[in-house]
Amino acid sequence: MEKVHKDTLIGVIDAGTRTVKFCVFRPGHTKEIAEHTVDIVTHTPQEGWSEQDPKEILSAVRKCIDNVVQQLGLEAINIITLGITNQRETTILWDKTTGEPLYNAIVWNDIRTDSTVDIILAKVPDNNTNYFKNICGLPISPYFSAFKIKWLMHFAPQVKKAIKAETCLFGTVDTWILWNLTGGAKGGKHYTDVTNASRTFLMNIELLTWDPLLLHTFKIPANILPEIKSSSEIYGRVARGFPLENVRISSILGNQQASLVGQRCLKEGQAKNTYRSGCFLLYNTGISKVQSTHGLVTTVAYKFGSKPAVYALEGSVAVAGAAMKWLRDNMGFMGDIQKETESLAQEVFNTGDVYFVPAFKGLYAPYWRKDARGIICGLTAFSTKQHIIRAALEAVCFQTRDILEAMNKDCGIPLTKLHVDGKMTVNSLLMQLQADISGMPVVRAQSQDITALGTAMAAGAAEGIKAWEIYSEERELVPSDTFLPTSTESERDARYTKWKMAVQRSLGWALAKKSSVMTEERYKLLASIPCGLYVIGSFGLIALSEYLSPTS
Ligand SMILES: Nc1ncnc2c1ncn2[C@@H]1O[C@H](COP(=O)(O)OP(=O)(O)O)[C@@H](O)[C@H]1O
Ligand SMILES: O=P(O)(O)OC[C@H](O)CO
Repeated sequence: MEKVHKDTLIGVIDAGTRTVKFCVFRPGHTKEIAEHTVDIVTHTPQEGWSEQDPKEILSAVRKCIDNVVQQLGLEAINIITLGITNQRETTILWDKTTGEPLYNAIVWNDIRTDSTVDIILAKVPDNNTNYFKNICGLPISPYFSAFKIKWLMHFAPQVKKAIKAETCLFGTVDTWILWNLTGGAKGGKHYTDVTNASRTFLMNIELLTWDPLLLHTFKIPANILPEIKSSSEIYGRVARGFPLENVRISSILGNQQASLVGQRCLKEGQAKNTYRSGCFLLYNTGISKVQSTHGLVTTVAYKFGSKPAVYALEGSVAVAGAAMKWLRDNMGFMGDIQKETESLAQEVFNTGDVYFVPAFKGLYAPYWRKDARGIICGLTAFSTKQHIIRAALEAVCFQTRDILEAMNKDCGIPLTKLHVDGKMTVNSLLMQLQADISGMPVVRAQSQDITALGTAMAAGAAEGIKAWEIYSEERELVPSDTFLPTSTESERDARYTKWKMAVQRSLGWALAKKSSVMTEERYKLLASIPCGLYVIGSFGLIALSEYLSPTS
């Protein structure tokens, strides 16, 4: 192990979907010594849309760093390098001369690009969703950045204008932060790393360069794209005007890949599952790219400097912890997710045969069905909110089992245990349900900050700090506890069959024409109609209702 100065510190900016965080690690330790988190607002201007203000993300970064620097006092001077980890696919376009965003960030789980997807699908033989998979590793889906860029190019006039003037830049959240931190309009570095680039639908997964055929298909000009770099190298220094001025920035990793590194899944055949807003299972396939035939995506796991890229198979689940948020915010089932989810779900012995498929924005892996929508089925007069909360937790576990089944088929060698991390894993009931539903031991990382840890490890590696034994492939270094299955195989399979039935019922929903039910707006509109008109017969009401239908 290389000798590290005992005072050396590494900072990590973790820009997730819900929060931005800055934390600081001492090399060799798995727990951060200081951290600060700021929530990010997500705007939903229309159903299915999901936007964030890029400037709010930046100011959150600044606030978090300022706060941690204050916490550390004089010790802050020992932060010698920074890493960036981020929500992936989220798309930002900005003007390079002014630094101003041209539109809000379109978040990864936004589904406004459904029709863009249909346009691309119409161009490929047999509407084959997997047509470009051998180039970029991904299925055609609104999830990936290229569809969002195309939508912006089509619908945002300011984007069109900037592209014409050649002042438009594209970036995922890592690039936006790096460009601004390193000087913005005054010489900011326009880079991304291979892990983030592999989620855009524009990178050739073999060559690790932007792919001309894909750029042509989407009509995206190459001059808006950042340069693709490795995940661990020195990209530049923090510019004047930002806290930690002059500190080097030495790692960039998409947050799911970062937790793969943090969990030390550095050897072929090792896998981890991270439970946050979404849930993402990554399986390290080494330097070979495995093409899934069962609905998984091929992605870059990491690339350290000039070493060869390491690949992963990924099973992405769009809604995991986000379902708890929905139960709290939209259903009012609880006040505090962290304090109440587990205890409420424990109040019942099982879900009472209730199944909840949280396909709010379609289903990702292994289904890739943008026409699916959420469904709660099996309700009886006996069902309570406790049953539904428990079913929401089980949904996370069943979706993980869907991914595990696909992974076993693709890789041939079944996983024997599941390494997990992420904020949701503090929920011990969820961990036990996962063990019971998947039939394998669930090994929970004790530190929730595995994502940031992986990013710190990569930054350290670029600086020659190998204090975490990053190349040792020794997983036992991650402190953990284990949940063992208590179910029988036949119990597991019976319940899983029922889950599959529920999934079937969720499919195709968005294809059906929206029914003209009474919405709040239409109720108000009808209520404002003069009294006499109420006597119009039911036929008249139906016609009026049809006229006011959002799809008409
Ligand atoms: N004890 C808990 N039980 C179940 N879900 C939880 C619990 N604590 C947090 N969550 C969920 O986990 C997710 C945590 O996400 P977080 O890591 O903060 O952000 P993000 O994934 O958006 O970057 C939230 O969606 C929240 O609903
Ligand atoms: O911010 P998270 O943890 O929800 O992660 C989001 C993923 O990176 C989306 O692909």
